[in-house]
Amino acid sequence: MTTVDELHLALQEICEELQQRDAMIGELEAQLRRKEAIIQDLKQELEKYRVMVKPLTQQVSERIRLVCEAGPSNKGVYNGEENNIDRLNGRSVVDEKQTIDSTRSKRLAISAEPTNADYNAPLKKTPKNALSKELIKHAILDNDFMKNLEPVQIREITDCMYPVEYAQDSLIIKEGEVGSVVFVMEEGKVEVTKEGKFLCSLGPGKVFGELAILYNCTRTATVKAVNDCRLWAIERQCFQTIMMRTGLVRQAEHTDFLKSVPTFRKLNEETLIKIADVLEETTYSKGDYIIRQGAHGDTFFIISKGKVQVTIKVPELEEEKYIRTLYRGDFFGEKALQGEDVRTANIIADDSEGVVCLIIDRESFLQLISNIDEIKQKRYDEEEIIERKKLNEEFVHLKLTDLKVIATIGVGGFGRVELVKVNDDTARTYALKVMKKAQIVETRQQQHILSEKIIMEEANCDFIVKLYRTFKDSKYLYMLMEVCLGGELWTILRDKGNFDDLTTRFYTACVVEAFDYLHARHIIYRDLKPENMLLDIKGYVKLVDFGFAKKLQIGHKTWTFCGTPEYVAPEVILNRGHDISADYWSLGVLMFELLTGMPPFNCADPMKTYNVILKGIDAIDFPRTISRNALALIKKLCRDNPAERLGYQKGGIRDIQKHKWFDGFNWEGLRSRTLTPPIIPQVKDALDISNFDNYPPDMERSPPDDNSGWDYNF
Ligand SMILES: Nc1ncnc2c1ncn2[C@@H]1O[C@H](COP(=O)(O)OP(=O)(O)OP(=O)(O)O)[C@@H](O)[C@H]1O
Ligand SMILES: Nc1nc2c(ncn2[C@@H]2O[C@@H]3COP(=O)(O)O[C@H]3[C@H]2O)c(=O)[nH]1
Ligand SMILES: Nc1nc2c(ncn2[C@@H]2O[C@@H]3COP(=O)(O)O[C@H]3[C@H]2O)c(=O)[nH]1
Repeated sequence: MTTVDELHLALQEICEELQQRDAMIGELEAQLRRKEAIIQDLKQELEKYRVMVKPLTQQVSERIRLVCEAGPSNKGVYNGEENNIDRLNGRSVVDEKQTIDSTRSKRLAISAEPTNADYNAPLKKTPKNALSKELIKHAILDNDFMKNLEPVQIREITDCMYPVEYAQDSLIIKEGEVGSVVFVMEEGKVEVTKEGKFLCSLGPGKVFGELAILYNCTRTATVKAVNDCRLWAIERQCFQTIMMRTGLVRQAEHTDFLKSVPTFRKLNEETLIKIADVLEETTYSKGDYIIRQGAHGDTFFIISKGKVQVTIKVPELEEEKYIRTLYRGDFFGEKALQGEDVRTANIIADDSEGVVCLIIDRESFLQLISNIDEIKQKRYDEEEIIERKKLNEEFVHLKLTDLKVIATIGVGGFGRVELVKVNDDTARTYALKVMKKAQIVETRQQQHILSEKIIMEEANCDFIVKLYRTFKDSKYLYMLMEVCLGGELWTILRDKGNFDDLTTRFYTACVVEAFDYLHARHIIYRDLKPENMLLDIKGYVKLVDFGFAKKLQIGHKTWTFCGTPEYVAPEVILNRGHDISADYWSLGVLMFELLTGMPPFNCADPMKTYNVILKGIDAIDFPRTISRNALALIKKLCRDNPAERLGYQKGGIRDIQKHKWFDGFNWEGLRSRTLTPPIIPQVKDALDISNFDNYPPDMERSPPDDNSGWDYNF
């Protein structure tokens, strides 16, 4: 071999070595990257853990409290297996409590240990047949320490259990060791001993090994296979992930929900989390009595899904009286916790899809909730409601044929409004609104009409027209109402051109009172205009036409586009969802129209009107006749942003009543109806229709029948 060949060979070797080193460097770099990624993951995990550690501590201590508070049943923990608590740790019952108490404080301490449980990590599930699933579920429900787990947690644990086998005589659990697995026995038999002494034997369908996992202590006993055993097992990490994940998700859901409820929204985050943490969820079927009047009560409820009816038993009336309906976000049950411990009303689940309530016990209620002003000061006007029902009772036996039409006093979208008397009684008259069913269906207003009935029938406010009774036949729906013989405010405005400041103030105040009543009950009116404001014989204004009124769920908005173009708020036009703040906008528009004779946003074409509304109130020229204070109030009511409108802020509708424009206004006099109205209508007697326009007789053909049944509840 020549020197050149030798050199070639050497070079080749060096090249190969270099290549190998390159490969090694590549591999080391890859390893480094992997390790960096692991470090990154661990850091993230640590961060997540830092965030989670507090709720976890709370959750675990809560669960332990649950077990501890299980009271007498604690004693029987292992009674099923010819065993008792005395033998659990070879101690007395009192000692056992101490054991659990000491594990509780221990539990709090261990929550500071790093845990690998990542509640976002996918859980490893092991497919199993339905029989095994049932066996595991029943084993958990049979175990006093685990039966309080939530159904979803039991389901997840069942899914994640994997099969293991132990041969006869093998040791499954050794007393004193650190435990990491919970078992459910599928087949075979085990023997449990403590310090060499026999405690019990367990067969199929039994859980064991749960104590060390639940209370994070070392194994409290030894478990040995008596014969070949087939078991289902779950690792502590997986078990804890399930407990934590469902607990955290539930907690986050409850916190979010509470934040959406105005009553609770104002609380600080810490209190909200504490409340969310102690809420227990319960589902009721339609018709269930959640609370019975007269029973003793220890719990407070918040509705998270569905609706309930409140009824009250009145001594002199046979049946229970319906008082009101409560919806998602509403609460009940506080009275028994504040006063005499006795329930003051019935609460009945009223939703075919079930009612879900979040329940808080007395202790937590007193600690966390009883100080919330809205709950502390909650007063019910049940007597007033019963009075209102009694008013309607006068008309229960009335037949449609008893009503005699005197004249037409109004024409609305669905038909006419007639002045009627009952048989020959001319001393009292009523307004009968007659609506064509076919036309309601054609314009898809069924829901609106049903809601109009419910709201007007219940409303008990001097500034809202009362509905006494409804009738229906195959062609029409009828509403028998209190009549306002002073006529429409619209007619007076038309005749007078416009009103002065003081007159406008009186009528606006009547509307403020009506809105105060409605909004306190989460009802939005949505059709304010002088046409819907009627004068009674004294000259006080009452709202009529509740076709667009709607009871809102607390904290919720509604999206139906409705109202009269000149009066609709920008968010309605923009379909952004609206709530009671839309009524405050229309109040500003009403003030402007009463003071000037014309609404501020007013074009021949509704499309153009909407465009002007979207440009805002600041683009409108205010005539000089409008006083400075009136202008200021209108501008505060007609803010583009609903949240900025006066009436919708912390002070509520009181902010409007306290506005400078109302300075010196006698609100008390208005409420007690002692204040002299600016215009007193001329009304001779109950038959006098001179304040209404003349309406020619209805020449239209009789409408078609509609027996489809949508009006069942009317
Ligand atoms: N209780 C009442 N007392 C006196 N007049 C009434 C009464 N109810 C209604 N009217 C008269 O009938 C008119 C039409 O009534 P209402 O607005 O309730 O009907 P509507 O069909 O819902 O009308 P719209 O098409 O405006 O929605 C009123 O503007 C008023 O003039
Ligand atoms: N300490 C105790 N454990 C029992 C008894 N009967 C069954 N066991 C089970 O034996 C298991 C031993 O491990 P763990 O302490 O994790 O959980 C224990 C229980 O699941 C009993 O009477 N006392
Ligand atoms: N007494 C009364 N309770 C009502 C009314 N509306 C809702 N409720 C609730 O019904 C609940 C019944 O049980 P509680 O007496 O504990 O508390 C009561 C209130 O929370 C009402 O008009 N009157």
